[in-house]
Amino acid sequence: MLSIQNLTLSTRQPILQNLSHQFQLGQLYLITAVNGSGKTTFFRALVNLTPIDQGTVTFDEQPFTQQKQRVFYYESSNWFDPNMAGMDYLKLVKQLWQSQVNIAEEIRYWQMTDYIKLPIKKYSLGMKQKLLIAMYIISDASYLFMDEISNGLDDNSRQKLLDRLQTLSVAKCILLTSHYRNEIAPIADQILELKNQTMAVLPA
Ligand SMILES: Nc1ncnc2c1ncn2[C@@H]1O[C@H](COP(=O)(O)OP(=O)(O)OP(=O)(O)O)[C@@H](O)[C@H]1O
Repeated sequence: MLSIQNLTLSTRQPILQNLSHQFQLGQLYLITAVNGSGKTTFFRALVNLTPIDQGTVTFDEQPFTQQKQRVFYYESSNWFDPNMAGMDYLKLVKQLWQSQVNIAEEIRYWQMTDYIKLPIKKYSLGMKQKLLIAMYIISDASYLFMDEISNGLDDNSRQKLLDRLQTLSVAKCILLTSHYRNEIAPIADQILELKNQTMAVLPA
């Protein structure tokens, strides 16, 4: 369980004030909010990429520093090194997260065979996004924090993503932000809205 206790968080503006919430394994959470309200900052705070003002964040009662391998967060496909190949990233994730997931099967599932060995500077937005999704799956981490993961995907790939998320969420705790609430809502166990420095649970 990801447990957040009395979390207060700010950037140049307040993001969260005294938030307490528990996110369970085996559940998929959709977090919605208007632009700039702090979804990405919230994810960064969960994995120590940005300092929190107050409060605690624990993964199965331990701090992130002791549970790193059980968590996967890669903020955006914008951060890929354009000179590396997608395959480099997939191998790196498999090695660092000591995962048993089969890379070749993911490449086939996401139809990346033709380009996975090319440098990422040759990829379209959708191609990069599929690589990012495959990295999440290959990590096999228990806690997956996905920020606007369906951006740039065509209809077929969006459906594949929804199918995989539904399967993955049986055993994992997935927190997913999206501006396309209606698309994700049918597979979400809980919908939260980040607003007024808190997260309110919305009717599913
Ligand atoms: N490194 C930073 N330094 C200062 N302010 C920041 C920093 N990163 C984000 N902010 C500010 O914090 C607020 C929240 O930004 P964040 O990127 O978390 O929002 P978001 O909800 O993910 O937005 P979007 O839906 O547009 O992706 C914004 O006002 C932003 O300008």
